[in-house]
Amino acid sequence: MSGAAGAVDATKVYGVGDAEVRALDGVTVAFETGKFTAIMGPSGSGKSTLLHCLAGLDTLTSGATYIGDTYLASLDDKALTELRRTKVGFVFQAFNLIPTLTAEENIKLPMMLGGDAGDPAWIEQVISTVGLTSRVKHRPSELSGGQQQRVAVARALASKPQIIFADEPTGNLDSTTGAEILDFMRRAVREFGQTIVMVTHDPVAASYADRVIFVADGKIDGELADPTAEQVLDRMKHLGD
Ligand SMILES: Nc1ncnc2c1ncn2[C@@H]1O[C@H](COP(=O)(O)OP(=O)(O)OP(=O)(O)O)[C@@H](O)[C@H]1O
Repeated sequence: MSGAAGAVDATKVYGVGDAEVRALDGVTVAFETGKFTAIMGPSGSGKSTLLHCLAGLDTLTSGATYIGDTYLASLDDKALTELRRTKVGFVFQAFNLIPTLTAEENIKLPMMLGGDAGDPAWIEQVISTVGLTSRVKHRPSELSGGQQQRVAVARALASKPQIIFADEPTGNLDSTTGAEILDFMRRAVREFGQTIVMVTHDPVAASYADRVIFVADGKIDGELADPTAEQVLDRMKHLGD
């Protein structure tokens, strides 16, 4: 184990016989604390499966995933739920906000569910950094897509999780709004020391990361440090070569 989270020889097989798909085929990877890592690869290469197994939302066929110094397979359902609630933040493509709650209530909800009020000064700082101070009393339907995703990012950051997993967080946003969200995620890493792992299809989104890991056919197929969008695009063209 090293870093904030990772996988060791992770294999995930869906289906049996002719229908068998090896979504992950021996993936070993570690995610450094305080870094922003992007995972890229062609459609069907196993990115979402990897993210879900790392986050404890899905289980492996063999191998292991860990968060901090805890192997996820060592936990029962209750302990896994507790670990997800306290150590992990999530940002998905669909913003997954509760429509009847205000932005502020959505941001605080994961902590309140655990009977934890959180750190009010920190939550205020997060809300102000994402530029939501004037919108916190609004419900999701009264917010733009970009504002809703800012609420989702603020919700992920509010409990200061050990790691945030993001699955195509800008997939539903126009490029300007997407850039604002990515810029904020990068600031959360640089200024607050947050650790973020993000799956994306978009080389421009990946260029915000400190490191890009490439996945092809369920295997790790190289990586780039401090990538530009051009380098990522070029690398994507030659995946699996
Ligand atoms: N629940 C499932 N049952 C059967 N096969 C699955 C299941 N989930 C994923 N797969 C298969 O596993 C492989 C990897 O899927 P995964 O969603 O991880 O890829 P991805 O790289 O995230 O793709 P995309 O970029 O299109 O979202 C694919 O071949 C997919 O069809």
